[in-house]
Amino acid sequence: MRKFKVAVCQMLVTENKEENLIKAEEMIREAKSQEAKIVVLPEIFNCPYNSQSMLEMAETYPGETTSRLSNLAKELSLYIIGGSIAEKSKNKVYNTSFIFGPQGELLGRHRKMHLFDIDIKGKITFKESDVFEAGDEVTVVDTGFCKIGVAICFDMRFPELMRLMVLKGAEVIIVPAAFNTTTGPAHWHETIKVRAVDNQVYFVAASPARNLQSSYHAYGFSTIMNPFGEVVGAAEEGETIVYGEIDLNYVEKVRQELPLLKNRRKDLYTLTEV
Ligand SMILES: NC(=O)CC(=O)C(=O)O
Repeated sequence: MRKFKVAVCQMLVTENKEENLIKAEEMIREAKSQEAKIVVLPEIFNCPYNSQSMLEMAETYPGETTSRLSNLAKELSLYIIGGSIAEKSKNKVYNTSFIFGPQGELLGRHRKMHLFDIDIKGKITFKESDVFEAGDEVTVVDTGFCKIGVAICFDMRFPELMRLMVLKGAEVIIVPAAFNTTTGPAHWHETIKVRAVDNQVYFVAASPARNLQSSYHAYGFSTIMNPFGEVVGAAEEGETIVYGEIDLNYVEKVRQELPLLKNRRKDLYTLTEV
């Protein structure tokens, strides 16, 4: 399959886990009815993005949220990039994206590698490292028809990680995220565009809808960007599903016509995993 539809569920996340799970399911079913092959949820989609809720609502794998996503992937024969959830594992908690294939199988799991510790005076202070441990693996999953790099939110600010995923074969990078109303307007659109253009990939960034009732105001503006830096689908702040076509032939064409990846001076610099 060289062309397929991706859907990003920009859902409004509330304090009620069951409500969030039902909303995610409804949006995934709607995306399937529109013939999406891959459906993406946002970062921390089953509870509010605050330290206390994430600690209280953390789940082990397998657990309630992941079982529901896996069953849904199987029933609808879909790829689901399950946003992220707080994952409890051996007395630690990670910010983890679980990725399911159309048989409900776990295709991969990404634990956020770069924790979002930020202190912009008078604007936003947030310390993810109070809650989470950092993951330590680069994640590229193979669907059989394309390789997809998966990272979470703050990870997208680190160009080395994005490039490593591409060197491992990623033609599409998918990032469940939750920028906010300070960093979003300043950096969201530009970061998505430059990561897509530098790496010649489709770049899919999924945000929750903005919820002004919550303590963390997500930016919204989920976006699907093509490898030439053109927007193929985008939301504003509100709850919606964004659709876009991924064309793997176009990735190949852009990489041939503007051979950035080929023309790297590997004799002068290299990027390796430690
Ligand atoms: N929430 C994040 O992890 C990152 C973010 O909001 C930002 O980088 O800005």
